[in-house]
Amino acid sequence: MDNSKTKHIGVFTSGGDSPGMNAALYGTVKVAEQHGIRVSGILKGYEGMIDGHFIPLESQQLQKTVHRGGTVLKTARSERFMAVEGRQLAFKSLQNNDIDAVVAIGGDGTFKGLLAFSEICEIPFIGIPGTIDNDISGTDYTLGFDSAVNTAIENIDKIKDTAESHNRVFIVEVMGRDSGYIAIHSGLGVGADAILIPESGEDFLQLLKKVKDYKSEDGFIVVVSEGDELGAGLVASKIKEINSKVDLRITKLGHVQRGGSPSSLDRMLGIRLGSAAVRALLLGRRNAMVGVLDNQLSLTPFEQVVKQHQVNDELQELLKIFGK
Ligand SMILES: Nc1ncnc2c1ncn2[C@@H]1O[C@H](COP(=O)(O)OP(=O)(O)OP(=O)(O)O)[C@@H](O)[C@H]1O
Ligand SMILES: O=P(O)(O)OC[C@H]1O[C@](O)(CO)[C@@H](O)[C@@H]1O
Repeated sequence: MDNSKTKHIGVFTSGGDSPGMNAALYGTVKVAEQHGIRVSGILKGYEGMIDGHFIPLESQQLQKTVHRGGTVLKTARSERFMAVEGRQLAFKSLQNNDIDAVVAIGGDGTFKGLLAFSEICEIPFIGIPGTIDNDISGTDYTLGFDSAVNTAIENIDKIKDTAESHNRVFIVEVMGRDSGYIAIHSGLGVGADAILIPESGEDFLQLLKKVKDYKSEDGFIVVVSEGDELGAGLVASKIKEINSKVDLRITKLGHVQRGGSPSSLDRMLGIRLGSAAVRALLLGRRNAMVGVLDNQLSLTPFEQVVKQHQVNDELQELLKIFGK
């Protein structure tokens, strides 16, 4: 049922890019077209909205991008949008382009931006969770998380080969600004000897115990989340303090985790969430994020889409067992 007067949707990607964003754009435009709704892409997130950089989108072009990482609309972190003056300019641009609904693909910062924007702009917004960090409530998975974990695992597997050949300790830092989801998924997936995440303090004590008895007769892999308060450098010097004989190297995987082809899960998630965003607008819904909870589509108001710092209890329990 179409309860809205939606004729022209503006869609953009914002914050860090994540694999699956192009699939979400494809899902959005395909379903909009099915309902006779025009879609414009807003380039470079809030920056392009402020500057009025809009381009027409067609599903035929986007169909060719589903397998590609990154975002064809480009993305940005926008200082200007943090100020009300920037948001006023963005509102003018939307009006000048006759946009009557907006679909935003980004992380929790992007949704905080929309909440602030909704104070001066009455256009309905629907969000799609797109960040490799998986740190948003209201969805089991964010777009790009699964691909990023697969990339991390692929790379750590390779590090394991060289670590085992030299009997070295490797500290591998993975992404996750404030959250340990990538670390725990990739660390468990590679059979790491220790996993350090921002949500736990015990993990470091367990590591120190283990490394004290380490006899340099095998490889030893420590996966550290970049959000962990200690950081790879400090962890390395503590290990050296406890066991001076270890031959130790640090590898920071960095932005390689954000790139590459989206996994099948992220392609499917993008298409489902893009489609769901348009349907939510057609039902007259606004200022909420579409997500998938227990494999069912869900809609959560932006106010409740707070940053989910905490890795859930089940995973924390696994961390304790497998960190021993
Ligand atoms: N409180 C806020 N008020 C207005 N705009 C905001 C606010 N918080 C964030 N934004 C806008 O949203 C943009 C994206 O946020 P941010 O850089 O935190 O990335 P994100 O969406 O959380 O994605 P990622 O998880 O990939 O980093 C910011 O650059 C800024 O323009
Ligand atoms: O690409 P930038 O702006 O350096 O941001 C890096 C941050 O973005 C993320 O990749 C999330 O998109 C975090 O894991 C990381 O801390």
